[in-house]
Amino acid sequence: MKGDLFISASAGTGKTYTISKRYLEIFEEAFQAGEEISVGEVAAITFTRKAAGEMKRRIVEGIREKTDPRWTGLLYSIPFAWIGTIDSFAGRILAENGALAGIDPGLRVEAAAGSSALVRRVALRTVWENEALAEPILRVAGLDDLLGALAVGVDGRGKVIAARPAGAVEGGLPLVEDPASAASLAEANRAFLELFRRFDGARRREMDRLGQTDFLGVLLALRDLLLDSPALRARLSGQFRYIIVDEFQDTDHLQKEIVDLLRGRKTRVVYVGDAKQSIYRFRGAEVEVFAEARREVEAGSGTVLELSTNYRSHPGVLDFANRLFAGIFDGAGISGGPEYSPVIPLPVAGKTGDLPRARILFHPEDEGKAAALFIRRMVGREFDFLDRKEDGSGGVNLVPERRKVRYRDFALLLRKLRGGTGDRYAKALREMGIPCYVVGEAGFFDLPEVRGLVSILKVLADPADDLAMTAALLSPAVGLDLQDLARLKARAKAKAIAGEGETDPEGRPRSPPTGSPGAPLFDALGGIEEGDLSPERARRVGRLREVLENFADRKELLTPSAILEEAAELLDYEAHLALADPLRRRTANLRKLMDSSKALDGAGLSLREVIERLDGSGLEDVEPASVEGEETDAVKVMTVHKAKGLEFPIVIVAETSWSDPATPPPFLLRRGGDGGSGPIFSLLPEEKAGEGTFLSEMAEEERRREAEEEERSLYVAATRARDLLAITLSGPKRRGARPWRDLLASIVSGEDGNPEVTPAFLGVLEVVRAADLEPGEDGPAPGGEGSAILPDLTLIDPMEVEDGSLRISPTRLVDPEEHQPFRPGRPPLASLRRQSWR
Ligand SMILES: Nc1ncnc2c1ncn2[C@@H]1O[C@H](COP(=O)(O)OP(=O)(O)OP(=O)(O)O)[C@@H](O)[C@H]1O
Repeated sequence: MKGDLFISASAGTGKTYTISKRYLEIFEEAFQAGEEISVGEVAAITFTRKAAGEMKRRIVEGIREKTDPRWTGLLYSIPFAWIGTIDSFAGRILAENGALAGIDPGLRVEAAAGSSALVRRVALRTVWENEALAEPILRVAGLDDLLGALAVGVDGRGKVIAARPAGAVEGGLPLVEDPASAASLAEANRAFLELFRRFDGARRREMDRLGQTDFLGVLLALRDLLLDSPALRARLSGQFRYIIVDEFQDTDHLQKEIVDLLRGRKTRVVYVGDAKQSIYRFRGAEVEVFAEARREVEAGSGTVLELSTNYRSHPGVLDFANRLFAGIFDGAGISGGPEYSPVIPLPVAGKTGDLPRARILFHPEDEGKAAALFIRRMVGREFDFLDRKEDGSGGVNLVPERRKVRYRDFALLLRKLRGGTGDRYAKALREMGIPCYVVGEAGFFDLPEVRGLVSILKVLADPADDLAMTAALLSPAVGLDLQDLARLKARAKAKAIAGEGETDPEGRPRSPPTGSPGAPLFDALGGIEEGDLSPERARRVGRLREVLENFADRKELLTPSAILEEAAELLDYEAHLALADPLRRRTANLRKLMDSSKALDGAGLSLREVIERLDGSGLEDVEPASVEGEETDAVKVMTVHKAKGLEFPIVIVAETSWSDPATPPPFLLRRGGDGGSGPIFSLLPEEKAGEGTFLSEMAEEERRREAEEEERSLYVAATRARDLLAITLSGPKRRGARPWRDLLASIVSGEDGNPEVTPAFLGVLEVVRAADLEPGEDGPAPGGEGSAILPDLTLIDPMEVEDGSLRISPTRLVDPEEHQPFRPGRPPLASLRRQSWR
């Protein structure tokens, strides 16, 4: 290969497969030419750690097939290979060379701008410590919106710092029609920018204190190091012969700049991606960078490769996808959107039934129900799945494999899990006896159930730590909301003024710290009055107070795990969590926290040190407790983002009528392409702006960009299916429904009551109506008799393991006749069984 390589190809065409192969070919070519080559000379940058792991696995498999001893040497050096995400890549270079720039080699790189727990904590503190600044903002927006906007600001990669304050007039257009609003908006904007500056400073200091840097921080540090140190740059750019970047459509200018700085005269860069799959705009991805790289490669002596054979999906799935997406991607659009070229299926050796391979699952109101009925109908039936087999002459065929459908063949993909959408679908499935689990998004220490208990420990260590108290009160341990909290804060303020509450729980006199807006929240706990909180919440606050008092004078005598155990027990935490947690995921996480804290017991750490450890500094990677694994026979519910790069036999794209109550956002944030034009925050709801104003124009552009992102997310979702693709649909379009629904308008008509496949999709798409899947009054549902186990994962029971502790087993399904595990609010067994077996 000469020059750079640009591989642009649709989903399922073997991009990831090709890169792993390419990696091996690089060594093969060098070995054959008798050249020395080491893993240090080839960098492969992947998008997620999971993808890096998968790539290493494939490479190791490839090497094992070789017999030449030079490959054995390579095998042993694979652990040192440069295969990983861009931030781990940058982190490694900094760790190895950072001393030059005075960078701490022990620096920990966090995936995000600090954990979201950290961001939220610092945001809250900033707002409270800067009440005067926050006030004009809170006059036009809610506290939640403000906290959200601060967080969005850091997700926007800090560019906000360079923002110019939005005045009343911008670019010749008025900001809003009404001058009074314009004035208050301008004031709020100015205040917000200052508040953000303080917040971002505090966030950086907090991360520094914890020895962390963030994703952006590490990339900026590397770029600056390369710019400031020509010697290092010369050495590194001589080091890499190849730089391969996967998922390049989700990159941004800064990452491209780093690749450019690292390349030497002899370096070849391989860009791989699919502009149709760029779905990380919210995190700063700039799909335009992909197009620019392509132009660069074309203009140089490089090669542009388009892959068009799809190795993933049944021809029937592809036939449908080709028609749908040819209509959606037309090469137009504001970001110079991609054009669709149809993919070609692999040949199928033999005949497959079960056509067509694309289905619309229709229910007049409830998409969850449509999905559940369909899954129930399918499971246990014989179905033609496809396997890939080499055809003997270097090609690959799809070979039918007839077998029964299992729950784990299904992945149900949602645009967002936010706002309980995931739980809503899980509930719809479970109500029909379908085992399922929601693949989580948050890191372990961000989980509310975990954060709650750790915060309680913090309050114990320092009762005046209002932030920890806030987190504890908002966590499921107590369950207050922001309004409750505001009332408590008002009480604390009143107490401070009245001069009460001068002692802390240990009897020491205490006055509110200077500049603090009131007495610590702790003091307010005892002074709650009727009407402040609902009786249940007041009761739980009372419990928390008892717990804190109970430990006040014993905390140094107990081990941290003993405190956690006892606190959980006093709060009746496990049972409380179990109420809304039929899968016992939360309780499993609680156990995991207990186990981690036990591991720290022997280390002789102080309570504060234990808290630092448990607070998640550097532990963000910890996964939530795994209640189930890939092998569990259950339907997976997950977001499109989580499903990226993955594939499943049967995919149900659900919540197509999803609407987002948070849109239009009260905060409008615009990021300039390469930092040129700074972002502008608007704190007024967009509808107040009026037509022809600057704000409304910005909103319109934002909407168009969002709409394009929606097209791409639908594409990613639909292209995960191997054997069957189903899309749910419900009645008439709702207000505020997002673009997915419109994008599907070309495939069915008359969806309000009786949807029909449009002529263009006849033969490749079938409408499955929920009404036809509802079991009749008598007799079992068709296909239902096939399932061999009682299909209800809610019956999973903790199981005792050798050390006497209770664990949750992924596979242990309890026989309902013999065993009745504790589950508050569970329906009587008889009705449950009827539901499941009908
Ligand atoms: N040449 C090949 N021979 C056999 N199987 C292949 C080949 N190329 C790809 N595959 C298989 O086809 C599937 C899709 O490949 P891969 O995941 O590499 O595609 P991709 O282009 O990265 O997809 P996406 O963009 O959707 O992530 C995988 O299961 C992969 O193992």
